[in-house]
Amino acid sequence: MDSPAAVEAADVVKVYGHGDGAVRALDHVSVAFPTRRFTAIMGPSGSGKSTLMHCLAGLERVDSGQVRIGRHEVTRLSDAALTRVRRDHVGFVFQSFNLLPTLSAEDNILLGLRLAGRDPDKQWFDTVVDVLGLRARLGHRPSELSGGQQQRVACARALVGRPDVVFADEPTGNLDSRSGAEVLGFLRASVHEFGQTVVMVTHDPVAASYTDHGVLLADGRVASHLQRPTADAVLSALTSLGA
Ligand SMILES: Nc1ncnc2c1ncn2[C@@H]1O[C@H](COP(=O)(O)OP(=O)(O)OP(=O)(O)O)[C@@H](O)[C@H]1O
Repeated sequence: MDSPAAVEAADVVKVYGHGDGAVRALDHVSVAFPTRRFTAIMGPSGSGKSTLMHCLAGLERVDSGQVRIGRHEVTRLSDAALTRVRRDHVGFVFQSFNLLPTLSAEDNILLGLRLAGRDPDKQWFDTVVDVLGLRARLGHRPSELSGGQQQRVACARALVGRPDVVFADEPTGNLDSRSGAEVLGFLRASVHEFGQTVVMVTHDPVAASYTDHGVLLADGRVASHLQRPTADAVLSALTSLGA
């Protein structure tokens, strides 16, 4: 039986613009992302992947429907309460790393917790840093790190607070295939060995093959699901959607 959902969208509609120019980016989307699972959101360009991730993460408001993160129904929250839920319960990994250039790797990893007034769990910090191979790089600034190392710092930053869910938006988009494989291997290990929950938006069938489950979007709707997707299965599913 599936474990309870870490994040859930119920009948979500998101429309950009008005009148003739309106775009229905999400058209009654219902999807649940179970805890301790690595899920890929896939689909052709313009199918609504980023919009869904932004709505799930509380970065954008929905027009109708509900979004729940853990026990928080985010669609009901004020902006201030939503900011707190994001800060305390959600981790992010972006394609462009988004590290602060003047801070060391260690300070980047810990910044979110410090801003929230939370003490890091030293043992968990050490685990994350060691699994990501960052121990010798903690004093380096982002400009002194390779792209793969910067993305590993971003993964550590996302996970150090043990969020309910980590959203990764094309996390390997700016990496060579070896660095990309390391980051994907870590995200998978964070789920299977450390019990985290990761939702990743990706175009890349190989990246999707690291996940447990794929949700395919087309025209703002859930088109299909793939269990334990292989790169070939993803490719043929995307091809059948005209991607
Ligand atoms: N801020 C916005 N204003 C107007 N339209 C938008 C906005 N953001 C997204 N859209 C439209 O909503 C639809 C879904 O966009 P979205 O970026 O979610 O797709 P995507 O699947 O992530 O695409 P890609 O793979 O190209 O990044 C598209 O038609 C897009 O043009």
